[in-house]
Amino acid sequence: MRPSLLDPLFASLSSLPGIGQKTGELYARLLGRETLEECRIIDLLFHVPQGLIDRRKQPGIALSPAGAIVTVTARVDRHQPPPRGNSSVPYRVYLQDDTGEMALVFFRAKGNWLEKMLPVDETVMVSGKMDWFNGRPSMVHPDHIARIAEGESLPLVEPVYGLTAGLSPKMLRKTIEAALARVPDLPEWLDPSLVKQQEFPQTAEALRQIHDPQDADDIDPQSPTRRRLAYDEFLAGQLSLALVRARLRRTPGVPVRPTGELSEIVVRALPFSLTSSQSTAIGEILKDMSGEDRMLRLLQGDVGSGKTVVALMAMLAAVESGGQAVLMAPTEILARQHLATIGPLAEKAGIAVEILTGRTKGRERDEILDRIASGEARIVIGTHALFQDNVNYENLLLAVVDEQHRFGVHQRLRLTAKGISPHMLVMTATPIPRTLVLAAFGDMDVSKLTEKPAGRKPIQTVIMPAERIGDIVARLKTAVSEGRKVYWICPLVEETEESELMSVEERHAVLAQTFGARAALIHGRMSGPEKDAVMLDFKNGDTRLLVATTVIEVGVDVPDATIMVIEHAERFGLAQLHQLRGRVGRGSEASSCILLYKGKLSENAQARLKIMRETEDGFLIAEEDLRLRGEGELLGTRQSGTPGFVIASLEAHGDLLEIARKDAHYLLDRDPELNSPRGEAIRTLLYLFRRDEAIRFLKAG
Ligand SMILES: Nc1ncnc2c1ncn2[C@@H]1O[C@H](COP(=O)(O)OP(=O)(O)OP(=O)(O)O)[C@@H](O)[C@H]1O
Repeated sequence: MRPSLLDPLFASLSSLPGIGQKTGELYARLLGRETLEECRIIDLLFHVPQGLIDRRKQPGIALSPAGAIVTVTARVDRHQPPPRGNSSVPYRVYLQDDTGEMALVFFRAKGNWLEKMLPVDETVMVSGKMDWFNGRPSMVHPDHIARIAEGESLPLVEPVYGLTAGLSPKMLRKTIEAALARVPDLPEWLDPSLVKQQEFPQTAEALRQIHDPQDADDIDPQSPTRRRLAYDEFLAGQLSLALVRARLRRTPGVPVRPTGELSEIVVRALPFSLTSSQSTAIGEILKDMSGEDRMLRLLQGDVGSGKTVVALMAMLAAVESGGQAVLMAPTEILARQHLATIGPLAEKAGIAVEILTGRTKGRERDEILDRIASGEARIVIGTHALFQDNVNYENLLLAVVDEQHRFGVHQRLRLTAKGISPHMLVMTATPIPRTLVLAAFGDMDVSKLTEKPAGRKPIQTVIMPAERIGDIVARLKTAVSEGRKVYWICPLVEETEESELMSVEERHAVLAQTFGARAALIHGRMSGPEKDAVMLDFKNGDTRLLVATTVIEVGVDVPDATIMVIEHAERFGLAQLHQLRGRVGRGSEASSCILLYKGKLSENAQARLKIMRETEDGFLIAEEDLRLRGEGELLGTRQSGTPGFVIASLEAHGDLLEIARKDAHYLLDRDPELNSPRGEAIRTLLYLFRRDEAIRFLKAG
């Protein structure tokens, strides 16, 4: 049971003032949740500022740098409404200060509102991103406007948060303030000497401080506030991993003794022979599964190295031994893709494969749940829906988690918490360093797929300035008419504050002029069935050019797609480029990858693109990436640091991880059931960081 003192933090975000259906959707998107119902107040509090605006210094209009968030105090000189009946022209309001003049630009704005907010001759304070165009400064839709004459002002220091289109900094700030008011006093769960040595604030205080930075030091990952929360998070993570391991040790596994009948049929049906890496990995997995101890193994393989077949063989072993196996994918697209690959192969061996995702509803869902409970369903593929409370397995022997860096520890815990603790195989794509494995997975055994299937031709990678798009399109036209398939990757779904980024929709519209209906579009804001339909058309060849955001980054497998264009390649991290490029070069045809860049490349961006051109070796790329960018980037999660963690980042807080690991062991050695007073407080910590599934691993739980 969750300690009642945390109730206010786990209340729905919708209980805060001003959050209706519409804003709720924005918050769900911001926090990466499907619906508002899934957003808790604590989730918002863990959405921490990435920077701060310091209004204590205001350089004036003419000295405000392009692209920077600036604050200007100036006099309203004149309004320039758009010509009547022409709503495509923006409404402009001109401001002047001692240094010069600038325009505030409003699209589809209401004139009355602007006249009220920005009366001529009045002095106002505005804040927003400064653009310079042809030597003239302007600000499109300022984030804030304050009328000095009305006694309004802007805070002199303001935190800057990651936003989503439609959510203004002001709205977010207000909601966070309301959320902060709900933070209760929390017990101290850390050892007093550590608190003293590290100069940690209390957790509740740290939550308040992190949202109220006073200067750049407070934003720094090394600030005591951030280090405190990072430590809490690492400790919660390490405790959960340790609790799982303790539980695994307590309950012996069910040895899996495969007969080999099914896997033989499938191996014979494969259109290729297994690589020796694949065979070795399968051998290691079967050996683990045949023992009394539960398997807890990580399968690491570079892009396109053929992890799926390995997983299938492990699942067949579980089935042969009279049990069930599940495969959990991080996204709906990937779950369906696994079904498409695995389904027909398993069918050859007479096994029907079921799929269960958030989208499976109503009668269909009930029937599938029945078949899972009765054991009729032997292999089930799905998303995290596989482990919801109402899913009961007859005899689950193996769970394969296709992690792709999207899950955290607690999804795996949830799975084991179903009381069944099956053998577990976790698959990850990019090779990751040992420390990261430790943080995210604990002490797991590792199998690696080090070679690619035979017959793969190297991917030819070229780097080109975006100005050459015309040539590229002409070349693609020929390629498409010869029947080839192309991915075209754009960085963002729609124009946001980073307006210079080409939106995927716009790019699709442009390419459709050349490719007509053969050009398709896919992005993360489309519904699941829409995405499936688009992928299917592309797979079948009904469309040949797929304009996409990074939704296709992980795991998408269309072996006859052979060309990839990546726009703004300079903005992607190496790991992400490698993952994206891994979508081509998956068949026997030669493939190519065109990395387009815009503007002058920074030294670091040049180095990244050069590495991409020189090698396809994921292990090497991972090392280089680590050198250039640090671990957060290695996993393709640019701002959010280490996957599975909201505040902690290995790059910044690696020293704390080791302390947390020892602390967790020390704690559990002395108080394995967390019954002491400190143990009680530790339970609160686990709940706070949503590692509460781990509590079920306590004997009493
Ligand atoms: N031994 C093999 N020989 C030839 N082709 C293979 C072999 N094993 C797998 N493949 C094919 O290679 C492609 C990639 O396999 P798979 O989708 O399992 O890769 P992956 O390891 O999951 O990579 P990613 O992480 O990039 O998705 C598939 O089309 C698969 O059918």
